[in-house]
This record gives sequence, structure tokens and C-alpha cells, in this order.
Amino acid sequence: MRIARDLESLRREVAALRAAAGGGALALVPTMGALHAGHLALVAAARRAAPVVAASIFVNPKQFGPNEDFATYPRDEEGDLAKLRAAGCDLVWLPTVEAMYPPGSVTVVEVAGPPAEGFEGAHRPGHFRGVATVCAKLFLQTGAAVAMFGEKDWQQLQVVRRMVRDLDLPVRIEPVPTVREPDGLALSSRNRFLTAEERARAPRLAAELHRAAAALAAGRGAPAAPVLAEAVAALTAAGFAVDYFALVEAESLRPLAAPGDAPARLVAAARLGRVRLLDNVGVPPSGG
Ligand SMILES: Nc1ncnc2c1ncn2[C@@H]1O[C@H](COP(=O)(O)OP(=O)(O)OP(=O)(O)O)[C@@H](O)[C@H]1O
Ligand SMILES: CC(C)(CO)[C@@H](O)C(=O)[O-]
Ligand code: BAL
Repeated sequence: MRIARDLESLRREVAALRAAAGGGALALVPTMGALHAGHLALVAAARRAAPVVAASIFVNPKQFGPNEDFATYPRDEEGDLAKLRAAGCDLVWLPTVEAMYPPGSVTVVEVAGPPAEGFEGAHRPGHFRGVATVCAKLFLQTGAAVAMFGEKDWQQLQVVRRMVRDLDLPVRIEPVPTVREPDGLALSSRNRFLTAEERARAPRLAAELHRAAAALAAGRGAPAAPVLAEAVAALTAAGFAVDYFALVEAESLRPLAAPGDAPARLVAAARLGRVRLLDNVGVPPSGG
């Protein structure tokens, strides 16, 4: 497995690996490190998608607000490299902040409307500008033909897809289903900061999402508000501080009053102690 820490080496390694693969395409797995089985599912999907697989590890300062956890975000370069090697990754792109944003760099990419509005976009102002900017750079730096994104960060996946379409970037965005613990909790790098007691309560978020999705499907087009209010009440009673729990159009993230025939998603974010949990599930068509 090759490792690149500056753009020149990255481009050299990409060219060599692609030449060795007979000019084959490169699949990229963008990450912020502290890797878990969710990330490794993205690597496995990348291996099925293209002959050359690269992962990037970069804790992107531009997507963190001033009061967020950039400084304390988990970092484990050695452990991450061992996992990527074992997963069959060919190349790891590990830029420094200066390599990604050289002095004088001022250009940003902004998805200036749905699906970047509301939810994470509202709770983390500037977050998606940082995500879109770094993802555009990662795609151009690596020349990826395909890039894998987890459904766990559903809004991020839609924002990146919108950006790629709007800018005609020659990369295909491939979604990968959320990997969960046996009790339903979505794997996340930040889960390690849950206390044992919080960890025991954390699966309730996924449980409420699944329960609400089933209730909405059974309601055959009935208004979502009571179902959503019940979930928020149950989570609040269980000690969560709920940022949002909403029914949305799956692609645009526009709020929906009731499920219909178009694809819909339940998206939620809730804080448990110092950890902010993010999760979402699909809502089957109501048929009503
Ligand atoms: N449980 C999961 N299942 C599938 N994909 C996941 C999962 N967790 C993260 N991913 C995906 O991995 C990629 C990198 O995510 P990231 O490095 O932010 O990990 P993370 O676990 O989501 O960390 P955190 O949410 O704490 O920032 C994203 O595309 C993300 O959606
Ligand atoms: C896509 C990403 C790597 C961009 O920094 C990040 O937002 C993440 O890890 O989900
Ligand atoms: N997985 C989204 C990255 C972040 O929380 O900034």
C-alpha cells in the first residue's frame, strides 16, 4: 500500500497504480480517519467498483465550526493504515492542512440551496461549504472515477451528489448502506466518546427511526407530525437532546408533511452527553 502526503507524490502514485492496472479507473473512499467497519464497507465497495482503490484521511478544518470538535476529533494514523492495508487499499492520501489549503487559498464550493439547507446545514453553519470544497478537491486531486459515501451521513451524500451534477465533475457517487452494531447503533468514529451508560441508551435513536418509519408506512399517507412528535418525546424521556427528527424528500431534504409515492427518508440528530449522534432510515412508499 502506497502513502502520499503531498500532491506531487499523490499524482505520481495514482499514475503508477493506474498504469499497472492497464489504465483502470480509481475508486476513492474519502474519510476523516479513526476508521471502523463502516469505513471498511466503503473500501470493500470501492474494490468491487474499480481496479485501483484509494482512501483519503483528512480531518478537514473547513467543515468544523469554531465551537465544534476539530481539536478533539479522534486521530489514529497507525491503526488506520493497518486497517486499510488489511482491507486491500492500494493508496492512502494523507495531506497536511497546508497541502490541502496552501497559504493564499480562498476558493470555496457552496451548494447554495437544497439539499444543503436545513438539518446539518442549519445546525452546523458553513459545514457543507467545507465538505463540498474538500470533496471537490479530493475528486480533482485523485482523478477518481467513482467515490464511495456512507448513507449514514444522508444529507452529506445528497449534497455531494448535487455538487457533482451541478459542476459536471466526472465522478460517480456511490452510496453504501449504513453499517450498524448488533443492537442497531450506527457505527461512528465519535461513538467512542459515549460513556458505558450512554452507549447502552444510544441504540434508542435507531429504534425510534425504525419504529417511526414503520408507523408512517402503516399510516398510508396520514400526517407525519404525531409520529414524529412521539419519537421526539420518547428520545427526550430517554435523555437525548433532539436537534431534529424529520420526514424529508430523500434527495432534496425538503420537509414532507406526510409520506407519499416519492422516496422519503427519516433523518435525525440527537445529542447524548457530549456525543452528537446522526442517523436516518428509508420510509417505504405509503401506497395510500
Ligand atoms: N456506520 C457507517 N456505515 C456506512 N458508512 C459510514 C458509517 N459511518 C461513517 N460512514 C461513512 O464513512 C465516510 C467517512 O465518514 P467519517 O470519517 O466522518 O466517519 P464517521 O464515523 O461518520 O465519523 P463521525 O460521524 O464521528 O464524523 C462517510 O462517507 C460516512 O458516511
Ligand atoms: C466526506 C468527508 C471525508 C469530507 O471531509 C467527511 O465529511 C466525512 O468523513 O464524512
Ligand atoms: N461524517 C461527517 C463529518 C463531520 O461530522 O464533520
